[in-house]
Amino acid sequence: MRPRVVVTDFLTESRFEEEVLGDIADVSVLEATSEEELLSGATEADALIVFHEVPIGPALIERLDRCLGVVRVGVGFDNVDRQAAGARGILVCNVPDYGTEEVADHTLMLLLAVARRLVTTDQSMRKSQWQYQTMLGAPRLRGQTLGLVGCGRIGTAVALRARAFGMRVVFFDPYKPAGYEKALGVERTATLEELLPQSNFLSVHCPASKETRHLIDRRAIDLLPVGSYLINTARGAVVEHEAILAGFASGRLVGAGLDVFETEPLVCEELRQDDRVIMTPHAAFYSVEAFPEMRRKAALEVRRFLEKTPAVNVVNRHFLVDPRAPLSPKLDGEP
Ligand SMILES: NC(=O)C1=CN([C@@H]2O[C@H](COP(=O)(O)OP(=O)(O)OC[C@H]3O[C@@H](n4cnc5c(N)ncnc54)[C@H](O)[C@@H]3O)[C@@H](O)[C@H]2O)C=CC1
Ligand SMILES: O=C(O)C(=O)COP(=O)(O)O
Repeated sequence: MRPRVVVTDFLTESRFEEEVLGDIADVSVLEATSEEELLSGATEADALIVFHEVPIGPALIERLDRCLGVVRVGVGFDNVDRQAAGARGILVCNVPDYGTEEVADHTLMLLLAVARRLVTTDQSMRKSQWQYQTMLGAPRLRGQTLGLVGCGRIGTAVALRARAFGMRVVFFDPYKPAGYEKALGVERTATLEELLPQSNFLSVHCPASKETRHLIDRRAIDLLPVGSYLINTARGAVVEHEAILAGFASGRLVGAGLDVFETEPLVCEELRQDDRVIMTPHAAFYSVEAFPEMRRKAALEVRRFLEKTPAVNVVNRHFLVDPRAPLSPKLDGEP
């Protein structure tokens, strides 16, 4: 019998996965919105390809008797229970390298749009107004400090772009090797508390995890300079929505550019109604080039499982007991 590969979440067709896997496996799409739906359709799979919307938790993992591995079509793997999968020998992989530039560009787009008042000014023009009053308070970017929470692939790409605008860049990332800041030509702080009071602009680029949940809370926002801007293209869980609203009320924040939210796809009503917020629907990753690339790369990882060649982007290595598929030696920077 040919192995079965199930592609889940909001994907409606499996063209890219078929291209990569069609000669060795049967690929099917299961458009699930909950783990329960996966329980009735995915338990016979030899491999799963999943997006970020549906949680892959212990109840499903318990039933994955044949599954060699779960591949996240994307970077963030916070919706997959890596430990539960590892305990059953199921590999969890991600696709770390498909959309770094897109997310960095999107971050700068949000930063520029909030700083240069793009949306309110555009709306005013559409009402046949011709005035610069919507620009009042807009800062000169050159010389402003951009604080980065997390300076991995995307944080680094953002730093390079922000430097071209003349911004001073400082990051907090406890896991970057000593001297990384020198190689990049920026500065770093040893703690988040040291980063925040310097950050006229704060941009979040760390993964969502137990450690980073609500890392940016009211206390953190209170440490920002008055009149700051917040950008989040990482994960909604890292920034407490209530803290953004409190930051607007206290004047610590005057603008926010958000691509990700605590309760996707629902967006907190107060944020939606506030024209100091510019929003996009978890879309920073997308480009015509990135979308097929992420899907082909995810399918290639599955191909490695099925052909018993070592999997590359394994993100649950330290939880794995008796892995069901071979894995490559640990890569530098692998979680
Ligand atoms: N909005 C979107 O469409 C997309 C969002 N993302 C999100 O962006 C995140 C970052 O992506 P990459 O830069 O490619 O990942 P990465 O793994 O290269 O970088 C993440 C960095 O965060 C650092 N970090 C971990 N814990 C931290 C903490 N407590 N405080 C400060 N820094 C911490 C790590 O040391 C690492 O350097 C992903 O985890 C994902 O959630 C990624 C792609 C698309
Ligand atoms: O790569 C990521 O982590 C992203 O957030 C974007 O891709 P996704 O929609 O999560 O598969």
